[in-house]
Amino acid sequence: MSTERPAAGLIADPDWAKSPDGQTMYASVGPLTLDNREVLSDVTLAFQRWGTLSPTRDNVVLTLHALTGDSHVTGPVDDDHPTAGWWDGLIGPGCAIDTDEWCVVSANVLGGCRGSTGPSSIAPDGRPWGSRFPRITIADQVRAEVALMDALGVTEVASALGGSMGGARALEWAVGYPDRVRSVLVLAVGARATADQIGIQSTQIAAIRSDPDWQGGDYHGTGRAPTAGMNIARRIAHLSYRAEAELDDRFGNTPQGTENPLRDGRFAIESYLEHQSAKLSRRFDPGSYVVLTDSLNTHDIGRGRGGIVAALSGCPVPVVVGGIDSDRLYPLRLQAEIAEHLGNAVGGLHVVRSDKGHDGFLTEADAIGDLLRYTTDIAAAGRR
Ligand SMILES: CC(=O)SCCNC(=O)CCNC(=O)[C@H](O)C(C)(C)COP(=O)(O)OP(=O)(O)OC[C@H]1O[C@@H](n2cnc3c(N)ncnc32)[C@H](O)[C@@H]1OP(=O)(O)O
Ligand SMILES: N[C@@H](CCO)C(=O)O
Repeated sequence: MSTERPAAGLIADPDWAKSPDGQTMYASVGPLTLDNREVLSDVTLAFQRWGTLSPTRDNVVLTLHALTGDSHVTGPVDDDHPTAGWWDGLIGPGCAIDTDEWCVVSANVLGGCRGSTGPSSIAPDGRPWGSRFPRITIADQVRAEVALMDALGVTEVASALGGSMGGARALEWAVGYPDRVRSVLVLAVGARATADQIGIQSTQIAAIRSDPDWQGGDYHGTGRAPTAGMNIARRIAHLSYRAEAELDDRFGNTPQGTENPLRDGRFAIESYLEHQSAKLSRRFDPGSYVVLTDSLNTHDIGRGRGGIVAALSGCPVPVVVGGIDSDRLYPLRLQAEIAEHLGNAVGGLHVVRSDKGHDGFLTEADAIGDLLRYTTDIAAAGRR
């Protein structure tokens, strides 16, 4: 597979599995017909691989990142990747996903900004997609991932694993492509977006769009980007990713350092949120933030399938369903609903104890590692 962005039409390089572990590669997987019937003609996905592909290609484990993640699921910060792997330490020889057994593939999501086609990438006419980038759904993102597997010659994925937006995609893999995956881990997500999620997420989108530098979404290449709007969006989002009690224990109403909130000073929590949002704006495109957040708003596994219960109950794939007990954005009742109605929810609902809220799917390494191992063990037992 090319390590350069491919020309349109390049779909497969038989040597993709022989690249050095963790090298970023690119595959052209378009055209894609989207849920809204638009055709995205030239779609590239960036991806990375760790571990050895088996001769029958039956050991591919697909890891699916959340909203602002990318293909770098494990490994340190490097030239291509501004964050350490989001499940760093959980993937490698002898790790929860043991790369002595499994070939891990991780792609940057459709609509993202780290190598895959999204609002900041160049459209076929040579200009950035910007506002012309279509509305996409979780199902569209998975359509692109299935096309990537086609391009790589992988007819059946051993396991698809993800949390949050990655969990929504994992669920779509199970329900939409039961013949293409042997086991699935769905973490910290729901069967559809809730009113609370749509409310909080559409408010974040509004913050970005109200920034004068948004320029209708066509700010790429102008030297001005809606960073202030995205900072506000991330501050709102980050609060929803953490638990109320945890934040109060950590920060309470304490001033930041020697600052005085009664004058011009900040509270410690304000400083913390500013830090988190500043870090994001150094590495993430606001247009992708809008497109991907919008895809979460339209997430509904039952759409076009006779509703959620029909969609879940008709799914034969063994699915491990996990949730975080302090998650206020995706509360446990949402994973309980998935586990209750799925045709084959292995072991019912798996509750991860954490004081960190939604972000527990990233921070609770031991518990998440157990679920990863459990899910890939199911795939190993189900080898055809
Ligand atoms: C799949 C994906 O989701 S990939 C993307 C994952 N990464 C991100 O989303 C980046 C945003 N960060 C996060 O979401 C979370 O920080 C996590 C999940 C990655 C890690 O959570 P935790 O380990 O609990 O970190 P925590 O929330 O305590 O943040 C620590 C940071 O806050 C900073 N901080 C803590 N208190 C303050 C304060 N009063 N003022 C300013 N900064 C502060 C720390 O210095 C530290 O900074 P650093 O990350 O630059 O080293
Ligand atoms: N920190 C995660 C939370 C969203 O699930 C992210 O930014 O992707």
